[in-house]
Amino acid sequence: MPLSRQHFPSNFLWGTATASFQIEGAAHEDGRLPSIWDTFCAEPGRISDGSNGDVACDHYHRWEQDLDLIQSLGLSAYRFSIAWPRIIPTGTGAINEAGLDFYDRLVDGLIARGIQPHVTLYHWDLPQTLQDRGGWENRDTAYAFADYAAVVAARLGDRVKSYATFNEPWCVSILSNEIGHHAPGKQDRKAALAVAHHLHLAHGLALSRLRALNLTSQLGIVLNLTPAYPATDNEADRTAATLADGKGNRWFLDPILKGQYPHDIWEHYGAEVLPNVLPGDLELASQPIDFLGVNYYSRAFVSAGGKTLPEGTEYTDMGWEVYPEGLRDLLVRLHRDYQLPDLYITENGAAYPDVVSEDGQVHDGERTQYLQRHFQSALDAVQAGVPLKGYFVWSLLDNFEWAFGYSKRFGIVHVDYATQKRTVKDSALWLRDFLRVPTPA
Ligand SMILES: CO[C@H](O)c1c[n+]2c([nH]1)[C@H](O)[C@@H](O)[C@H](O)[C@H]2CO
Repeated sequence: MPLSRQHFPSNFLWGTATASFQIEGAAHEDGRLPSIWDTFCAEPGRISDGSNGDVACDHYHRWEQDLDLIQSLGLSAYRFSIAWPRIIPTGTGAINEAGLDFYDRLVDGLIARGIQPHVTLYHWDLPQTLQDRGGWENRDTAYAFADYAAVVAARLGDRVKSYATFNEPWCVSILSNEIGHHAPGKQDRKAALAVAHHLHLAHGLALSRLRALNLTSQLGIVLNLTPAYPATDNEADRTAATLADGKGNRWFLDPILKGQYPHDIWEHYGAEVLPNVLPGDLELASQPIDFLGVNYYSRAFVSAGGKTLPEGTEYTDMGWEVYPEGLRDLLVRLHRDYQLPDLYITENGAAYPDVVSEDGQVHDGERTQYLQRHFQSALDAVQAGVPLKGYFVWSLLDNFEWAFGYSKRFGIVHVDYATQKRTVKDSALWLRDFLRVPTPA
């Protein structure tokens, strides 16, 4: 019998995901002020196609049509992020009721369609005014985040099934402040590690504020995790893989789930760049969470000697290896090494150079294959005893792919940015059929 949702637990949650800056547009509407990504897009050379989020998928005006699309596919959950620059536009202080009203309507619209709202409180669009005061390098921003989180949760309440504090602290800290490919585009390891620590602190501060609201919503965080595989069994490759795993995964998993930074990586970094950890910070950061979101896309193939993957390896349009087995391996490892809450795959998906064919359809067979193989890997993990409770496809719509602008398409629904026409891709039609439970004869 081909893989079907019936192979999964009957209460396994199937959803799709987006993020505010990537789809909303309306960048200057209803009180929203600039985020660091508006600033970053305006810096020449930062975005490969020179684009920005001013219009994006115009979801701010087309949200009802987009929720109808989710419903038409039979998905029962939708993960989306709240734009801090709409809620408290200057980062601290005055609340913008029009911003809250937008998400209030969105949440009610989802519930009216039988779709569970799952909120990410921060998916990278920091108010620029806070960046002007040091951004996440400034410990005060952690406290501003907790205030913002409390404002959102007080308004949306437990209509929202889960609140994730952050999407991918590794991207917010390392990718954005050490590597420099994302906003604010710094290349400073000491700054990046200070950012990471303040995100861990902010997560803990926000958790405390949300717990105090006594919501029934699940509270957690979303981490991008990339399992590292040594290219060979030699000592140099195994050491390099352990380092990659430590810097990319354990530096974020351990503070949240163990209340400590991994010792080997702490020593590797050295005193010059280590963050200033104050008493109580890690106790706050490691408060119990109800769920951990895992964003998985591919593995890291680690070679100290520059060995590359073999001929015939499959890649997506991002140049990421298609490696579904890595999802199962990652989840089984998490289950082995950590005391886990409920797990959700909060992002998994692929970019391919999709086009609308003459028949008006988008025949994205590679994406369907990608999803099928990763669903199977997720099922393998469930059958291995991993507490995996759901899976969100990245992404509902083609959208603004950060430094790649609109040149990479991750959606299961195609967007023609010139007309804003949505076209359901073959992969979405496959997903709809996968989700259909045959009615008993
Ligand atoms: C290594 O991939 C990361 O885990 C990752 C991939 N992705 C992400 N994180 C972000 O959460 C999304 O906003 C991106 O659109 C999406 C696709 O690039």
